[in-house]
Amino acid sequence: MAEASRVLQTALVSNFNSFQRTHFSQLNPVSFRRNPVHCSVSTSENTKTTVTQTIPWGCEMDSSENASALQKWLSQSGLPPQKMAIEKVNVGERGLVALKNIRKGEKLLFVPPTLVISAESEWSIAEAGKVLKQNSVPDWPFLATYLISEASIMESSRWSNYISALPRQPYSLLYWTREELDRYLEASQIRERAIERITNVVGTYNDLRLRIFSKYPDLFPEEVFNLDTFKWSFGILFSRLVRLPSMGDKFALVPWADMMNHSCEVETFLDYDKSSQGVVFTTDRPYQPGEQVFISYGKKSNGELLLSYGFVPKEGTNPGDSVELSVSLSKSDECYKQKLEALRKHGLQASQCYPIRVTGWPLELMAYAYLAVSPPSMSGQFEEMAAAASNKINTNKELRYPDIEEEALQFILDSCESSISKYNKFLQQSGSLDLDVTSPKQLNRRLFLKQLAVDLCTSERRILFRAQYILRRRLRDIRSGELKGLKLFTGLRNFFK
Ligand SMILES: C[S@@+](CC[C@H](N)C(=O)[O-])C[C@H]1O[C@@H](n2cnc3c(N)ncnc32)[C@H](O)[C@@H]1O
Repeated sequence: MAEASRVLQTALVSNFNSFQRTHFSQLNPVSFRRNPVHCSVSTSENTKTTVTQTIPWGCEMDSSENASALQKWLSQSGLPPQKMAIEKVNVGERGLVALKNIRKGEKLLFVPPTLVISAESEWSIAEAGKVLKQNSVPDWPFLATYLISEASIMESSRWSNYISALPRQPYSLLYWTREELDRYLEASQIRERAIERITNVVGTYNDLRLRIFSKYPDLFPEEVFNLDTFKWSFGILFSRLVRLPSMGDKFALVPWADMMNHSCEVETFLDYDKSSQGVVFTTDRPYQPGEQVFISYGKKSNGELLLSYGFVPKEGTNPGDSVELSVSLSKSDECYKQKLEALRKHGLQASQCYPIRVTGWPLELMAYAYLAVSPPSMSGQFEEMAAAASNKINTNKELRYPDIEEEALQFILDSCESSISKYNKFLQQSGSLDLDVTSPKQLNRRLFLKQLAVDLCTSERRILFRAQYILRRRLRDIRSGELKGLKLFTGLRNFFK
């Protein structure tokens, strides 16, 4: 979970461009009974789809029966006795709860490598795995295909108990329709990230279909390997895949460990422990019997947590929270072309996003603001401003241009205020938003999504309010300092007169 989703952005579609076209000999027909999923959605316009087929495997997010079966199977398959059990919980629906007193600094879990799913895991349908390997499919799409392949053969897969305990519909923005994203997340930049991610998943599936699946329909029938099943498997990877630093940053699904929910108040994460030869984590606080035990999915903003995991922490509880502020060059700026050229040279666009935290904003944003407000007389500095805005210069030295500092701060303040007004609009309207649904199930879903959006927008706006307060105070100080300077100057001039 921690860190894994960030890597996907680069690992997905781009790697497919380097696929080699290979010819294969005829493969043996598959003898497993498969469970088809009929896909009725258009692949090219996925971000606009409203229909998602139900996946025939997995369970409801809160199913404790499937979780008990998983727990039993894991113990029989080599998971050592645990100090925790899967239970229904208040935070995260199902989670691991302490059965005994757990000390701070204690190692827990010890999931052996035989119970870990990675790109090296054995395929029940060996030929399918061989084809993907021959085509050098990167880890994420490889694992997504593996998961579907194992899920589709049900009890014939050694992972069937694990897959049966996975949610049938993971809570992530992958499952929001374009209409829902537009309606509820209009004010937040996370909407763009979700659209980009959905596009990546669709692109990845289409690439696999074109290059591999269509050539081996016996191994990868479309009733099983389609956009709905890929959305599910990517949803599972986004919300459960971990990167194990001590195993050379290997990506893995770790059954049992992935029943642990996230808390912003803990900093401990999963890793492979060479001495005990298992996946463990070390507690950074004590737990009493009955208490839910948490790990950290990484220092993520509330928006990122919603994007990959489908939840928003309670307002003010996430110290790693941030909001993306969008800033743009003014098209009416007489140096627009020159400034844009300087930005492009450093891989930036006319519009950029920078993260704002309660503690402040990055130096890169200030550099961008200097560039945006600088007059033609400063064209000699455009280049260094753009470089600093892109963070390509490996220095933490703050650029300072005292003559235009006030304008630069005002520029950031204006951008914050324009963003705040979008949040205000959404939050004011949210009470009266037409949910526009016909069935009670749909109504529940819409209410749930709306609440998530309200929680996210409230927390993002809160950070912007804080930035607005700091910026206004700084500007007031600069202006009153200037005024004092002016008064002193006039006083001295009068004196000498
Ligand atoms: C790795 S799984 C954890 C196990 C999961 N609760 C289950 O029952 O399968 C991650 C998912 O758990 C839920 N989750 C984790 N931490 C949470 C939290 N702090 N608040 C709400 N939901 C959480 C989210 O649905 C997330 O997508």
